[in-house]
Amino acid sequence: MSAIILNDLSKSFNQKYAVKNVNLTVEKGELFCFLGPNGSGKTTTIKMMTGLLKPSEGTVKIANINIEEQPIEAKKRIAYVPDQPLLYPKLKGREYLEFIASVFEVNPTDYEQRMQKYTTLFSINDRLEELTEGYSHGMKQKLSLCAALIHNPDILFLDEPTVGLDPKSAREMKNLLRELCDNGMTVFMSTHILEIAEQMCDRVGIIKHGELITVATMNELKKERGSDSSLEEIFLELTADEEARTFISHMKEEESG
Ligand SMILES: Nc1ncnc2c1ncn2[C@@H]1O[C@H](COP(=O)(O)OP(=O)(O)OP(=O)(O)O)[C@@H](O)[C@H]1O
Repeated sequence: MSAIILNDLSKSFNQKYAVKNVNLTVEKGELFCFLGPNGSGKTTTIKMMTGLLKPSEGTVKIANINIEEQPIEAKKRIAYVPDQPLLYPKLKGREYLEFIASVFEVNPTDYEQRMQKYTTLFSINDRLEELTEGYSHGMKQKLSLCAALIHNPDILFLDEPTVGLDPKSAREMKNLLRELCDNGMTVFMSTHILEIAEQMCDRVGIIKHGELITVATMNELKKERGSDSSLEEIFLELTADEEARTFISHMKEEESG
């Protein structure tokens, strides 16, 4: 069964499209990377997929459930880690995790086991008795990720997940996401870091001016664009405007002599 189905999904603000006619299917267990320049519509798309923003047109289905028609049913299956972690400053880390677990009615045994596993993995287990207002950005990000995983969602949405993480934590997170997908979770993440997309994603989708211009595996992209191309070159070529594209091809000619 497909984990996510987007059908002609559009959102406009002040009569201007931020996202336009996006059609996309993501399969269960896939690690899907969403790439695009600043302002191309990534966050707007993720907000519609997670039920935080109402589409102007089109539909979002999560595990075959229309998120507008059955929001509670759909939201039980997902978790969302925004780019700016939103925590309750006056709660301790542990209290925040307990609160999220209670909202999702996680049983105490599962809660304890997951809380231990994820907070230890991200080395925040010894800071859980502190108020989250005293956490650094990276620690907030990690707690937000632990909270997202506490109810073992079918689908995990992440907006720029590695921003603010130190290299060791970023690597722990990459390994964890791969492991979760191998165990059947679906991960949909946006990133600016092309290396991450290149190293770990099953497929990438590239969005430009609100339109999904390419969806492919890394191998398919390389086959189409020449096997020597890095994702960075492919991304720049696909998303650049005419002037920049001419510049890039000029640079390439010079490089190849
Ligand atoms: N609430 C809003 N009101 C008006 N315009 C908006 C609103 N939210 C987003 N937009 C516009 O929609 C477009 C897409 O924005 P979005 O935040 O989805 O881009 P993004 O790809 O996530 O960008 P970035 O990589 O910079 O985070 C932008 O032009 C943005 O200004």
